[in-house]
Amino acid sequence: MPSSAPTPLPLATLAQELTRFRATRPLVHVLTNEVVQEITANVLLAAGAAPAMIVAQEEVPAFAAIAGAVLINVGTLHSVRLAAMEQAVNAANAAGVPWTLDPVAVGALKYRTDFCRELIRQKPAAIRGNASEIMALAGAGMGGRGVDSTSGSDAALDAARFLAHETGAIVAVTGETDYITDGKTTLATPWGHPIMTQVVGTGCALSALVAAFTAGARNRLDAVASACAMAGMAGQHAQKHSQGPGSFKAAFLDALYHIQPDNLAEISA
Ligand SMILES: Nc1ncnc2c1ncn2[C@@H]1O[C@H](COP(=O)(O)OP(=O)(O)O)[C@@H](O)[C@H]1O
Ligand SMILES: Cc1ncsc1CCOP(=O)(O)O
Ligand SMILES: [Mg+2]
Repeated sequence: MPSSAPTPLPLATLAQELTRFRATRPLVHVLTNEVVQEITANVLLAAGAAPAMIVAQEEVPAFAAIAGAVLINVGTLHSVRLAAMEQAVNAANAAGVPWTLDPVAVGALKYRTDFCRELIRQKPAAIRGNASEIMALAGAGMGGRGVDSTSGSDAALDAARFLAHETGAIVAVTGETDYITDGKTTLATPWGHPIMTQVVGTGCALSALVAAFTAGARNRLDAVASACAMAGMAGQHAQKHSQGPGSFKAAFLDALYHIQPDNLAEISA
């Protein structure tokens, strides 16, 4: 499968995607884990989307069909949640609504690994995970240490390309550099800071942002890369204006709120 070397996401592309995103304020149907509900909703709100955590099987099909995008995050998977997720994916696909998968801790645990392997046959628009998760989902690794990666994103680039090729999804593998690929073309976003790994939910919330950017996207590769760039830039900027994980979280939300198409150079410096 021919694939080219990663190229940086141009700031002009991010500016365009951010303008589109803010103009539409996408409604995001979030099925995620119990740990990150609050940071996920606040990241989406600060960035400019409208989150709704609708989880009952009785409500999921109707809501997935009218949302702009759906997020499936298996961080605290259990049987009732799994059934609701299957219904959300079916309803989203029937209505042409893009859905994104965050394969939290896949590889480490068989139940969620089997479920995610099955789910990726159902045409996800995007998959966002850390390096260990993307390698495990691609069948090229045993998973990380719980929800954390034990590899760098560079090591998962081939697995990300393979997964994109197999599923048709845009695959984002995050870490020091985020790589976003459709299997042929790969974009790189270099922004971020290691402190982001010390605040729970930065990855999960990024996946929700990825889902939000896929809503109404003309170019899904640019859309997913822009979500990664936005989070990375906000994280890098927030670290400079905070003293540790607690104040970082507040500064991160502030930075997501203040990023504009015309201050990208300043925020990303
Ligand atoms: N070493 C790092 N340097 C800079 N940014 C990082 C680093 N590790 C992770 N990030 C950023 O933290 C966010 C969460 O990514 P990651 O830690 O890979 O996901 P997860 O929380 O799912 O394991 C992303 O925005 C990513 O770019
Ligand atoms: C700690 C934890 N345990 C189950 S899900 C979860 C949250 C993981 O969040 P992230 O992948 O964003 O670090
Ligand atoms: Mg994660």
